[in-house]
Amino acid sequence: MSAANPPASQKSPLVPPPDATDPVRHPEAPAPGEPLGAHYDMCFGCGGGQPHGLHLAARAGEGVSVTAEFTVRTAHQGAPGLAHGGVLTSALDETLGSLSWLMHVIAVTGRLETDFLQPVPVDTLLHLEARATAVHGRKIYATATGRIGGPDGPVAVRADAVFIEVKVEHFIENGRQEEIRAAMDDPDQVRRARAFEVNP
Ligand SMILES: CCCCC/C=C\C/C=C\C/C=C\C/C=C\CCCC(=O)SCCNC(=O)CCNC(=O)[C@H](O)C(C)(C)COP(=O)(O)OP(=O)(O)OC[C@H]1O[C@@H](n2cnc3c(N)ncnc32)[C@H](O)[C@@H]1OP(=O)(O)O
Repeated sequence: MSAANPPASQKSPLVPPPDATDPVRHPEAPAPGEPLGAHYDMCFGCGGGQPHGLHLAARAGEGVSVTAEFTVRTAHQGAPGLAHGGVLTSALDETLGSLSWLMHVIAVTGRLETDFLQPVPVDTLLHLEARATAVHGRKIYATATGRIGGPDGPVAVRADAVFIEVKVEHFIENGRQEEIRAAMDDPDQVRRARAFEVNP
């Protein structure tokens, strides 16, 4: 069996199939450098109203990419003075999720694989970047890095992911009614959710 044609059991779900296409930046995507804002005020990753959140601030990048910054706080420790790996993975997940703004597609994380290359101390400013690499049906393949010491510093964490496109109904049908009702009563929230959809 050649490496180029592995058996189905060895195919990685993180590698796009040969007939995958390039991701497309939506014509109405925010311009490069523009802040994306939060998709939901109570989101653990980006929500300004979430006291326990990461308060990640993402901006549109070139092509189908985004950048974001996240400061590791004492509440994010795993080992003394070092960031918890799950928190770093959450920051990567959120940055990858922000690609939705550029593609005008609502998508949820299906699979996410993180490499931890360097420990990340508390008070570190993590420079995150995510890029969509391929699309196949409802699957969006994407990759992300987190650098320390500056936007061009060494990569401390990286991740590959597959996001799956869903409709707004995914949240309405699966979310707890209390929060869904509050979100649907908030015109700004409905507008933000619909802004992700190509055909609102
Ligand atoms: C008006 C009120 C609304 C309020 C909403 C507010 C805001 C909404 C706006 C934006 C928010 C959007 C995202 C949030 C952004 C950032 C946060 C970070 C991202 C996250 O943190 S998000 C949470 C974690 N995430 C989940 O909570 C997902 C739980 N899960 C499911 O809900 C299902 O599992 C689902 C939907 C994923 C699939 O289910 P399904 O039935 O729709 O589709 P199906 O199974 O048919 O798969 C279709 C094709 O995807 C392939 N596929 C499926 N699963 C895969 C996997 N794991 N790995 C690789 N490929 C996979 C299949 O292989 C097939 O591929 P193929 O077509 O080639 O056969």
